[in-house]
Amino acid sequence: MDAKEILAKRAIEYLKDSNIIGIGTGKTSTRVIKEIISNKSLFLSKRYISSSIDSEIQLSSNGFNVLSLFSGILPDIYVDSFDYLITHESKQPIMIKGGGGALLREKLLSYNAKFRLFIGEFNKIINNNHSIIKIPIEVVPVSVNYILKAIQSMNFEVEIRSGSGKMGPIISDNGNILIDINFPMDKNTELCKLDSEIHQIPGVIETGIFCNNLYDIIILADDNGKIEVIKKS
Ligand SMILES: O=C(CO)[C@H](O)[C@H](O)COP(=O)(O)O
Repeated sequence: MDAKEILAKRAIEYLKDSNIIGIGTGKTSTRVIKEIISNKSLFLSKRYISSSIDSEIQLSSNGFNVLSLFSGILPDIYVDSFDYLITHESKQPIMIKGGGGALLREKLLSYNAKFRLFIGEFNKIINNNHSIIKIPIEVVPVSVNYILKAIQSMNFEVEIRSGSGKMGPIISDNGNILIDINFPMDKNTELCKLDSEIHQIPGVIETGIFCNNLYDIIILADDNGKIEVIKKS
């Protein structure tokens, strides 16, 4: 069993007792969806709300009832992963999300869910000062070049997300452009303060910095079966 499978099976235990289940986006969330599909008899009667078109397709094509985000329904539980987990001895952990481009809907669901469960491998923990991490930001398309300049003037390297064979920028499920700051962890910047500063720039919709306790439990695992649970204090 690899770490993602261990984590997906753990997640299922938390989902069993909930009626409205929020599901994130990415490889880990896809593994959770696979577990849901393999336990269909337990999970078919529940309702789902997802952070992306990708997860919605996986669920609805397997017969699961996916609610629209326009419903404004609060999930009983939201399960998702993260790209990086920044741990400090004395402070609450901070997650960086949005590698899969779903950061806005992910923050929306994390903010509004009654219980938030995040799962990820130990190697997503960043605790050294020499890493460069990508911090995703979703921006209104017409503002993109102003925002790039504003972030460069804060002395950060930033780029429009592109690739996956698509010409031009990657567009989010909300029709916006994604940009990524190449953020050196040794810069003496507080990530939550950076989040607030970036939110001041006109045209910025959301960042992938998950501060302010947007979790209840984080479960970490590795391929050898080592598991650690971090609970919000
Ligand atoms: O934030 C996310 C998507 O926007 C994902 O949770 C994050 O990118 C982790 O993905 P994976 O499970 O593929 O490692």
